[in-house]
Amino acid sequence: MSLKGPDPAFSAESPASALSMIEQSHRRSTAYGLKRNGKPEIAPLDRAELSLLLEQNQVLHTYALPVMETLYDQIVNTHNMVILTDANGVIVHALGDDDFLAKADRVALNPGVTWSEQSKGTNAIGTALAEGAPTTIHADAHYLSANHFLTCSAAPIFDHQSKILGVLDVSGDRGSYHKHTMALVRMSAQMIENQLLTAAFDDAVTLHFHSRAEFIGTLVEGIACFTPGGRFLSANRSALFQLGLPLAALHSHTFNSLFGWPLSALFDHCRTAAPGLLNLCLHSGVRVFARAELRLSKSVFQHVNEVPHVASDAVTATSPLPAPRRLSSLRYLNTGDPRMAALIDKLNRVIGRDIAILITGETGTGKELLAQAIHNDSPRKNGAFVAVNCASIPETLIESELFGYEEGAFTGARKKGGVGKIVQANGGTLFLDEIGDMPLSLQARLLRVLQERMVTPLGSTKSIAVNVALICATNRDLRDLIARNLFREDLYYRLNGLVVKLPALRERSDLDIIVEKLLAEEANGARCCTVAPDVMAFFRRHYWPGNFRQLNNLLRTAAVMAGADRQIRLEHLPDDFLDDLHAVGQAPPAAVEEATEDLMSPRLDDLALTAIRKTLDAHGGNISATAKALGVSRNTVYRKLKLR
Ligand SMILES: Nc1ncnc2c1ncn2[C@@H]1O[C@H](COP(=O)(O)OP(=O)(O)OP(=O)(O)O)[C@@H](O)[C@H]1O
Repeated sequence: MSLKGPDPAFSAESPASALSMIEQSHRRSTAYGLKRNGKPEIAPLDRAELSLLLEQNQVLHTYALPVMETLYDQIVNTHNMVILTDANGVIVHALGDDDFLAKADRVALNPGVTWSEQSKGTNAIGTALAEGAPTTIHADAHYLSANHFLTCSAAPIFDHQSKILGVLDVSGDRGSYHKHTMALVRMSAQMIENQLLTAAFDDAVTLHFHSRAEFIGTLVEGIACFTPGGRFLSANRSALFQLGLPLAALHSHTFNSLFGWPLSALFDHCRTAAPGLLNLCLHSGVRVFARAELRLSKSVFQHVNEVPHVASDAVTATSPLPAPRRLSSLRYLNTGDPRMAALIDKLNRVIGRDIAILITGETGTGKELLAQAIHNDSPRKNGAFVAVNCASIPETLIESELFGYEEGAFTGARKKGGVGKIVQANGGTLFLDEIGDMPLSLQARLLRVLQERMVTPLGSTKSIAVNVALICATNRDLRDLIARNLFREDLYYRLNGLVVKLPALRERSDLDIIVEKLLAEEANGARCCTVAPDVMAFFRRHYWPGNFRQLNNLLRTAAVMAGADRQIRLEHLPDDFLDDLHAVGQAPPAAVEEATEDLMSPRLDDLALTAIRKTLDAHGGNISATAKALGVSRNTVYRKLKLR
């Protein structure tokens, strides 16, 4: 390999940051007391120490050796050598061209010699270790002038816990610099990491996945390992990238929460005679192909009920019936709509900063799901997420439900008293859904708790200190409620640190992706339905008053109707939906509004809206069924919902 183009960059990163990285490394080298013209310290280990070094790094050495040999084949006769070091920069193994080895001997690029920054100043191995990142050090960027004849590219090798195990390096004569060397070294280090990861767990389910089937089994495939009970263990870089989450965040996930498929179904798939590639859908909506590898010491049936601690805690705190955890990160909700992207960007800026968040949006737009995602992406993610629906709890019970009560606080109170939801959320997030429906009498109490961060249970004189992040949601116009003296202005200002409005489904530009994602979730890992173009065109025109809830129900039914056809066509849609489409097609709700007789007095607006929302929920977002159940026209339902 020959020197091509201008003087090479010092690192794989941008020249500006590379330069400052080199400067920083030089400063560290000076601080270690090294002299630029000093003689490099060459004190190799003795035989016994060397064999101990090999023994300590046996796993790394075993997996690295074949990769080093392949790498060496790529650079043979280029006056270079391939070097493996341990996590302290001590050379464990070296392969090289004879002519260069003689030169390398001068500076002791030999097993047992340490190339840490402390010992050799700025050099690719030591600086890659110090920075925890791939690094190229060329010629006089080396701190010691004795090393100026070298050009070196090194990449750290990480284990499955993101701990550095060692460094892979290619060092050569400075004239042999080639800009592709760094890429080769990085790829080789990644290859070693992938092999170490798949070998790391004796009892695990390993999924190899990529959005392109032909990339499975290659260096760029994603690899994720799970316990036989489905709990996330670790993943390689490509998997982190594809899943869009850092390793730390993935530890609260399961196979099911990441790939939307129960592990038991994966086991069933693997039991078939010739299991083909799986087609799974990540929560980001991206479809991936996957191959599973089971390395299990016990029968899988002994594990399938294992539930990860974090997930189970969060679930019990949220509701007595464990709900499936899905779409648990803000990233997963970002499926291409610019309004959603902007909203998520805003939220990311305030997360973890003790700013109350108020989510508004029509029914079924995903307010609760968004609140859960905010919690999961926050530093409080290991705390509880406690959701309280202020509209569904009878007014008489909200107080005890929220604040808790002492034994015998009121007739019928449980013997031992009850812990209120606010205290349950301590250290985590309190989600107050339908906050607009909170009785006025309790609003003052809630405000006091939020200001003083203390809760006094009913019937008690003792206050309990609480630390909760607050997220509220409403599909009502709180300003209008304030104007009508139904909501306290001071509470409103305490709740609206950041107000975000979820767009209605009809306003979203990513409907196609959403439909595809929901169908994939519905198929639960099996081949999923597609939607015929004319149906999709109808979907784009539909008003979707029940938003996600309605779309979900419709797709579920239509997918069943489509059966083996695997394509949802018009004849698979329920009649009342087609009627609605027809009605909307002829006269959009805005126009119909004017022409329709108003069956409800404006003073009853709120009651009417609550009734409509509840009925709509009960009918899975189906407008016709809701209108029929309430004895009003479909257009009235549309109009009432749209007014909010
Ligand atoms: N982005 C999304 N992707 C997939 N499903 C979604 C999404 N947003 C919401 N859903 C689903 O739609 C349903 C309603 O969501 P959610 O309860 O969060 O809405 P909401 O706005 O809080 O509704 P309401 O105002 O009626 O309480 C849930 O089943 C949820 O899982």
